[in-house]
Amino acid sequence: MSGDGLVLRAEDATLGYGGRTVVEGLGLDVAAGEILVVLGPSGCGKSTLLRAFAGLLPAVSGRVLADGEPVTGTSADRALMFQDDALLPWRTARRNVELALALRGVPRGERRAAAVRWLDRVGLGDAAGRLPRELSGGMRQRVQLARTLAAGPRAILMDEPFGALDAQTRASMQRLLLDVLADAPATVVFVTHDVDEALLLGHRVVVLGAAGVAAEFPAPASRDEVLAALGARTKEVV
Ligand SMILES: Nc1ncnc2c1ncn2[C@@H]1O[C@H](COP(=O)(O)OP(=O)(O)OP(=O)(O)O)[C@@H](O)[C@H]1O
Repeated sequence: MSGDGLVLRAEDATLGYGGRTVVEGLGLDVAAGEILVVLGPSGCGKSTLLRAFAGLLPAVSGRVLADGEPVTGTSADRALMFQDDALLPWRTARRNVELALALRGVPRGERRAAAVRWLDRVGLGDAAGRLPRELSGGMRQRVQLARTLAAGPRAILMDEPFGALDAQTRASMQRLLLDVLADAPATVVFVTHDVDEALLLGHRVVVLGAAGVAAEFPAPASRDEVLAALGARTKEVV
């Protein structure tokens, strides 16, 4: 991973699709190297916010900034990681990671060793030659994490990345993410529905509502307070 994390900022940003507003007047700052977790009821715009930071969705009004510059499109600096398995099925784990290295401009002769180093880092050095279908769901998510990190992003936008995993695998992925980030700090915006995951990972937890950030809890956040804020938003949506 190169350099420090990006500073992300939404400045009075209104986000939506085709004339329909999802989030209005959002103000949100994410510090370099911060892990910000976003909670909120289904449909409140969490993924929409990630898309805006990724440069996939322009703000209807207001601004979205990365290191003070308006975000106008996607960039290798800002990686998106989803719950869905987005690995190329015909490429081995190693060759999936090599693709990220190629896109980053790593010379061909260095890619193989670098890919294996990343797979080692996520505990999959031995599985480098396997195809995605020969890996468990948790292993595939680890390959995805290796591939995301190998691309050298300065911000990682994570949309419920561990949502489909069983509790034990999920817990080990959470620890792995924290470990890897300790070595190579990037800014992380992490969307989840799981309050315990939010409390474990977040340097700060925000609850998103239609009018932007409805509540904000720096770590260590109180579980009861976060649940109460979330409950209030959910009632609003229902
Ligand atoms: N591509 C799209 N075109 C039109 N509307 C969309 C599109 N993507 C999302 N929406 C709508 O925008 C709103 C916010 O969606 P978003 O996916 O950001 O919510 P979310 O908070 O991430 O939800 P969840 O927790 O269920 O994943 C929803 O009402 C959704 O239907």
